[in-house]
Amino acid sequence: MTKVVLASNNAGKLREFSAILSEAGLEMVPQGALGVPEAEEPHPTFLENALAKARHASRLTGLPALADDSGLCVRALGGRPGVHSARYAALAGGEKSDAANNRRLVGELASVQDRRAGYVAVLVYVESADDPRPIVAEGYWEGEIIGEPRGGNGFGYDPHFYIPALGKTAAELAPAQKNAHSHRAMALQSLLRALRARGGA
Ligand SMILES: O=c1nc[nH]c2c1ncn2[C@H]1C[C@H](O)[C@@H](COP(=O)(O)OP(=O)(O)OP(=O)(O)O)O1
Ligand SMILES: [Mg+2]
Repeated sequence: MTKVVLASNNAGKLREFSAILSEAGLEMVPQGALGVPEAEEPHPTFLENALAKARHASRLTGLPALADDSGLCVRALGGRPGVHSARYAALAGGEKSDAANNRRLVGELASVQDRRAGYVAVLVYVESADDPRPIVAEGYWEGEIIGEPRGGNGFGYDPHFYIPALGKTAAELAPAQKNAHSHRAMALQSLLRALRARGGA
């Protein structure tokens, strides 16, 4: 079994990844278990932030690394919070928490008609910190932002992310259902296909 370090400190992401990766025969170790501290994420693109996180974890552990940079992009907000999703409330002087981020989001959309939004996940896999061929995969999930939270599963913006085709928010989906539809799961399936199709160095 190939051992891969998961370059994330987000418990919700780690749960979603481990369910899929164990089926794929990959042993995943969260970076926190190996003493890797959070990486800087200063870049304007999901791709650059994911690459920075993957390289950081691989450099410090000597293992292949998988990173996820993701966020919520809201049409009426011109794509915000986007790459700043995790720090959305903190950037306005609030605390760095899911609850505060959701309060800011819902407040900004209070009198907005267009509720369309999408989750984006960009995953990067590197064999080593200086891997010349990082594998990149993207996933997207369309939904709408609702003002009243619904459901207790998932994490982050999930209680406000409503999927019309399913008639539920992401937080109302069972973990396996979220993994059958989500941006993260779609990106991971595509990354695993690329990994399987990859030739040697
Ligand atoms: O499926 C999701 N369900 C709900 N919310 C989500 C999801 N996917 C991303 N999000 C939100 C959470 C966080 O506000 C931001 C990710 O920020 P992002 O920097 O990629 O992750 P993070 O800082 O939580 O953990 P880490 O960087 O250690 O992987 O987007
Ligand atoms: Mg982060």
